[in-house]
Amino acid sequence: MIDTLDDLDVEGTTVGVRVDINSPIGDDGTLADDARLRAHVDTLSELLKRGGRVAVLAHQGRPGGDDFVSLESHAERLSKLLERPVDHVDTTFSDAAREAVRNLENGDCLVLENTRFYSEEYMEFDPDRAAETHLVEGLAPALDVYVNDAFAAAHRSQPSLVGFPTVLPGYAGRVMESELDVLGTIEETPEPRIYVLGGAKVPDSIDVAWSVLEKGLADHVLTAGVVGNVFLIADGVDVGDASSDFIYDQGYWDEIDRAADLLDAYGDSIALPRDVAVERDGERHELGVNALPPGDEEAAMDIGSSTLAYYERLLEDAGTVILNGPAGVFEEEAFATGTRQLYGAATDVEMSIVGGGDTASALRSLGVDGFTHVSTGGGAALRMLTAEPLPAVTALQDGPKRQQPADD
Ligand SMILES: Nc1ncnc2c1ncn2[C@@H]1O[C@H](COP(=O)(O)OP(=O)(O)OP(=O)(O)O)[C@@H](O)[C@H]1O
Ligand SMILES: O=C(O)[C@H](O)COP(=O)(O)O
Repeated sequence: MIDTLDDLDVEGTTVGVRVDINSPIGDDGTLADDARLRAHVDTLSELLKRGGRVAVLAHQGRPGGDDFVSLESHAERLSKLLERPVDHVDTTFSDAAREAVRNLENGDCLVLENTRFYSEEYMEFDPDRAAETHLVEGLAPALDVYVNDAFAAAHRSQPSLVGFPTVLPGYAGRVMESELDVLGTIEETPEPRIYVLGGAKVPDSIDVAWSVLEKGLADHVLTAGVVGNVFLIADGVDVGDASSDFIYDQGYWDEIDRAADLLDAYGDSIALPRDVAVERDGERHELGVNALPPGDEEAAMDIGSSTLAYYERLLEDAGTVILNGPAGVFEEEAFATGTRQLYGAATDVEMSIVGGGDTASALRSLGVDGFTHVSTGGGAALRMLTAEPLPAVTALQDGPKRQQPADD
């Protein structure tokens, strides 16, 4: 059991709230999209309205990346979304950070600096060791409790995610709670259960396919996108040089053998595209798999209409559909058809779950909505959809095992 905000006496309590506001960053080094901030507004507003003193903890980007920046612009944006001042503190666990946290009054909110500015936050530790990091030992003395709302980062075993709940009473925020409610009970969702695996993260999709077929979670796995192309090659179809070179350039050549092993083991449960769409004379042109390969320059950019009809028939009988990754290059209108129609058909299934933050924003831009649940997480959602535990959730469930570090 995990405690939620319903179990927390918030008034006058100093709460460290771990959120996932890892967002696209513009050329000027500031926040370019606030969707992930909006997702946490309910949790933060509730804590503030109930008289909490809130210190927000979050990461942004990865060391070395262009998006590895300060959380200053995130704090500015949060201030607008929460309709109250939100200070940014340019450090995370120093004396100055502790002092800023201790100066909070009821209903005040501040954002501490990007946790990954400290190298230990970019390492994975077991919770006990994570509790001994500078971040946790430095900041925990200034906090009364810890709230984890960062579902999208819950597959990481990093100090801000597993260390704090080892030394402080931990609670799930509203985002975490609703994600766990839906994704944590995947084994109880209505059957037959269909997984639709598209997009370009082929190794992740093959991991998911193995896992859900081995565990008997999936009745069918429908393949699309680059994943579908890899399965076609594994099945002996020549998808042409352009698509094969793309797969090779991504370093996914070994995945073809894994896909072939999967087809050997569970071929009856795996559906492959029956036709694909390529660009010919500047337009969408569909080719049945028997008519492949296409021309040298013609890549398979979407599933075709026979595949769509076939997949839609399978979805008609489904109790639950779980989707991850687009069916084609949805960024180009001519190749958005597969994604729009397949995901559209999925909304008619009794329970429809979309895993993956990028997929979710693609669907918004295509105007497809009406799913039972759209997850805020990519990797975290995928892991839950295979019924695997998430370290940050396990740490919340286990509760504090060590004494709260005291001030020096
Ligand atoms: N047939 C295809 N050929 C080339 N690219 C494709 C094809 N189908 C889909 N894609 C590309 O896949 C990309 C998205 O794949 P990805 O696996 O990253 O999904 P995602 O929704 O971003 O996942 P997540 O939300 O888990 O990060 C898109 O940019 C899309 O253009
Ligand atoms: O964007 C995400 O998927 C999460 O914030 C986790 O980020 P990471 O993959 O850099 O750990």
